[in-house]
Amino acid sequence: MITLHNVTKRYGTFKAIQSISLNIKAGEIHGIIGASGAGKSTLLRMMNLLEKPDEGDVIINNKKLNHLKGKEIRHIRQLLGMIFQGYHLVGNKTVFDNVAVALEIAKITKKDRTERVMESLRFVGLETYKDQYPSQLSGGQKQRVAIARAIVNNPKVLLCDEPTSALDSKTTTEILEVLKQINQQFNVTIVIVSHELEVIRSLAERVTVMADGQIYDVVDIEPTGVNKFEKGAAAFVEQLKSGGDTNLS
Ligand SMILES: Nc1ncnc2c1ncn2[C@@H]1O[C@H](COP(=O)(O)OP(=O)(O)OP(=O)(O)O)[C@@H](O)[C@H]1O
Repeated sequence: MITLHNVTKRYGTFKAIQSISLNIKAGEIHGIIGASGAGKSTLLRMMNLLEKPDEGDVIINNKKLNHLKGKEIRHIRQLLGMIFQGYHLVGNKTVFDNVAVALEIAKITKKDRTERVMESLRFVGLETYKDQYPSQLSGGQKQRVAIARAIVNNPKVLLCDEPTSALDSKTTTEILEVLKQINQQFNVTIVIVSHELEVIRSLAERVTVMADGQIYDVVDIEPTGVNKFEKGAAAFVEQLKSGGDTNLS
């Protein structure tokens, strides 16, 4: 579904991403974890070309994104929804209008727009909030609006950048459940970046562990029992959090 091939990203002379190759499979929930500054957000943002790689290829649905031009990139981007830690809602638009934005840009008729927006809002449980403004909502409700906006275009992939980092643990659990339902009901591939081990552990099936712009490991999370993630990567992440030596060569 998404393949990164020898991707490198520099800011000036600093290499934020160093020749990473990664394959995200269609339908999976893939976690990306690592310490602050490891390059998680940069890697995610390269998957929809919000950041362009300096070297290497980003391939989505067998198409090399970095060789496409503006209109083609916009077309491919319709396959990708994205949500952020800070929600990125428009303050002077209602919940309904925030969700409708992508459909307006895609010139969907008003009748279809209304149906699809309401369907998305129903899915996230905010149908009755359609005329409210973002400032009237809780953090969890704002993230639900952002999710409704991200899925209203029926994307194939949902990219999530620290979607629960600003939320308390109960709201985090609820939002993760919404993401799980999106994956299961609509077969949407989910890539989720988080520095929170618990979030990744409870949602992801496979995890990329990053450090210093490189991949330390890619591991499967098995539903039961002790697995490689428990033994290896989780210990590594704990080590990162406590500022220990990670031995990444
Ligand atoms: N626009 C930019 N200009 C310069 N340096 C940047 C820019 N964006 C990111 N970086 C640097 O690249 C590195 C990776 O940043 P990135 O945000 O991808 O890390 P992260 O793992 O997502 O960290 P965090 O968990 O703190 O968000 C960091 O050292 C960061 O300072």
